[in-house]
Amino acid sequence: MVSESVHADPSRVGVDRDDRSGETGTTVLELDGITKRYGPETAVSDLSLSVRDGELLTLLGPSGCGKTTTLRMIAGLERPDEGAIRIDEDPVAGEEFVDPEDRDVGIVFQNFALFPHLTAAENVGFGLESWDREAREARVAELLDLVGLADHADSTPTELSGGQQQRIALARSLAPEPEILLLDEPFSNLDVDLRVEMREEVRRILTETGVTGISVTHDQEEAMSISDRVAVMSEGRLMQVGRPEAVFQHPESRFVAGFLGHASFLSGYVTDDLVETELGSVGRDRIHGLAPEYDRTRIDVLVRPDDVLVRPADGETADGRVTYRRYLGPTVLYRVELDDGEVVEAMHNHAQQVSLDTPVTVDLAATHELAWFPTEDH
Ligand SMILES: Nc1ncnc2c1ncn2[C@@H]1O[C@H](COP(=O)(O)OP(=O)(O)OP(=O)(O)O)[C@@H](O)[C@H]1O
Repeated sequence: MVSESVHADPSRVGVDRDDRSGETGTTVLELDGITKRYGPETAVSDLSLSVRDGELLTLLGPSGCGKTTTLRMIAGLERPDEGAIRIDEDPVAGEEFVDPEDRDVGIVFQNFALFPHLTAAENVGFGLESWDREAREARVAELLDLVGLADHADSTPTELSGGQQQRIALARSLAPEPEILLLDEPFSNLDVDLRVEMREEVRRILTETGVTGISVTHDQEEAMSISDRVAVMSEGRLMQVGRPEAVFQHPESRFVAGFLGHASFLSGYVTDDLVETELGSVGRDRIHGLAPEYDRTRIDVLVRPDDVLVRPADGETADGRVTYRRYLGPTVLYRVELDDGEVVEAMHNHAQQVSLDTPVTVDLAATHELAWFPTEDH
């Protein structure tokens, strides 16, 4: 068993240490140590997170990790047992409680929740009863235009496709000009092609309106493709938050490394200048944030499939053997068992096919800094 420990300072877990974008922005939403229990079960545990004006932040994690509960606490549909929530520095949960309708927060539900007996335009205008008629009509027209459905104003939800229903749900939530828009698994009811199209649409619409978005998904590709930052959760806890590239390339825990994509761990010995692995040496300066205390110890280097190249050994001494091969369309995923028993995965395009059981030479091809974890016995 290898350690699951986080080698960064634990007090900094969740802090955006890799966010070098410099875009700090104003904080719109602050979750301050929130905990939510259901009977003996803790759904969300001491979660702290700041969301910046205009960004799209996605809560990402496996089923049951507390994403929806967190979203529902932000919306005011659940009350935290501990901690506080502030919107624009004003407390909305904690010692005080502000009702959902008074929070300046819109929500798009997974099933869109459109009113079936109302037209698209009436659905969009639903939250605007207090507006005068002219302003309401103008706002509805503006929103229908924004989501590209101006010519479907009179259609009822059953006359709309899944993607169109989602656009109307989005327009309805945005109509009252919320400061924050919450999206609960927004694409899970759409088929694969539409999902990709709609996530681009949601991204565009949030960018155009400048509304701050908080989305929930268990789909890491979806989260990474549209979010400014992702917040990875596990068992009610926030594991890490940062830009998608930063979290992917510099995960602070093995859980995050594995949840965001295929992850192999290659044992390496740290010398003065190098980290020596079964697949050759890597310059020490290519290992992200390797502290001097790890001199002359073993560490586990994280390698992703696209960091690894395999080719038939062809007379050279083989490093290992292909034990698994999966055709994925544009790419092929290989699993290679190295001579010392370690397993690494490699992803290649069609041109470099290698068949099962082939003895192979394996090279590390990464040009970026590699992440690492202490071994258990450090
Ligand atoms: N109303 C409730 N009553 C009791 N337990 C609940 C309730 N809502 C959520 N839970 C529990 O809290 C934990 C977190 O649930 P939550 O729905 O927030 O997770 P999630 O990450 O959104 O999962 P999923 O992706 O499956 O929707 C789960 O173990 C769930 O069973």
